Amino acid sequence: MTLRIEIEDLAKHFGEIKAVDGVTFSVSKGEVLGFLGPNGAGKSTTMKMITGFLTPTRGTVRVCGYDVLTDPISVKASIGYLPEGAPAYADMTPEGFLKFIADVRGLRGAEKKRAVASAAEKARITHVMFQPIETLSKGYKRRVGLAQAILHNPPVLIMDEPTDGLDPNQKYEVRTLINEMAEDKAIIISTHILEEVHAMCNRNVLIANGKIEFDGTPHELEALSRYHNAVCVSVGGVETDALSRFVESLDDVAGTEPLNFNNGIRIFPKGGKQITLELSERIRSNGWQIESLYVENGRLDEVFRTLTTRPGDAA
Ligand SMILES: Nc1ncnc2c1ncn2[C@@H]1O[C@H](COP(=O)(O)OP(=O)(O)OP(=O)(O)O)[C@@H](O)[C@H]1O
Repeated sequence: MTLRIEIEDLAKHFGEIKAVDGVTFSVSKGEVLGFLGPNGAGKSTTMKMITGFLTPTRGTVRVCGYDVLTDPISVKASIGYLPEGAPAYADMTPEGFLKFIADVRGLRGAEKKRAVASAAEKARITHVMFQPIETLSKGYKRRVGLAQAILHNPPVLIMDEPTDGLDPNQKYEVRTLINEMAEDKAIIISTHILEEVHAMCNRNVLIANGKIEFDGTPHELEALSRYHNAVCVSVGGVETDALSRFVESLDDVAGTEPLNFNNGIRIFPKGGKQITLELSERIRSNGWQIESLYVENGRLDEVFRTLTTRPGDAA
């Protein structure tokens, strides 16, 4: 594993506000890290410190081995950054804007031409290259921002809410693009759209009140849900009360609740265990006919709420 981003005990205080309060994690090549957290959790502030736009109160950031404080130019050369809202010069065309960014990145001649063409192609903006940015739709403006971020083919990509405000088709396209680039880059994406956790990320860090509350795979995050491995069953001709009484007598069952959309029940296993096979055999051995049965993976919205609200917070 090639470590590309190393963050240690990173903190940023604005007066009394501890926006980021001792955050430690690293990201390797091939990882797409979904940086999750509610509004005001400290995601943007962390990203701004990684990219060198904000100076930390405490802690260190290294990108591709370069320290952001002592070697900021090398850090900026290694990073493609899509800030929140994807600001760009509104009266420029994408072509003019990307050429300008290429100049700033020190690209010249054929290399510059190739870089602009390749970024435009990847971000799928080749057909709007000569239209002023201010006349483009929100989705296309974001794509121009993306093209800007990947122009110099950086080993590290940092994107602040890349799909924010896009329609479902545009979201799909941006996610596809990020997936295509994932293999040879280290990518951090901040989002509060939980479906993106599965669509794009192979790792999640969840932050609340400036501190890390979770660091693991999307599957591990889902497994924290009380619905993880819960089994929903309906049985023909059997009252839900009788079904509940029967399954609750089984060793691995922690409890049940009625489903409100069909004549069935949800069965919670003890300790999140896999009980589907045993359960279906026991129900059938009772002479009952299973009409429908499915297993839940877990609910990210519930896990998110549990990890990011403190006891006593308003719902
Ligand atoms: N320049 C600043 N001056 C004072 N406080 C700030 C400043 N920037 C951020 N904060 C505060 O720091 C905290 C973290 O903000 P940050 O923007 O990093 O959160 P976030 O997780 O990115 O939120 P969102 O999802 O809403 O973008 C918030 O309480 C915010 O008000």
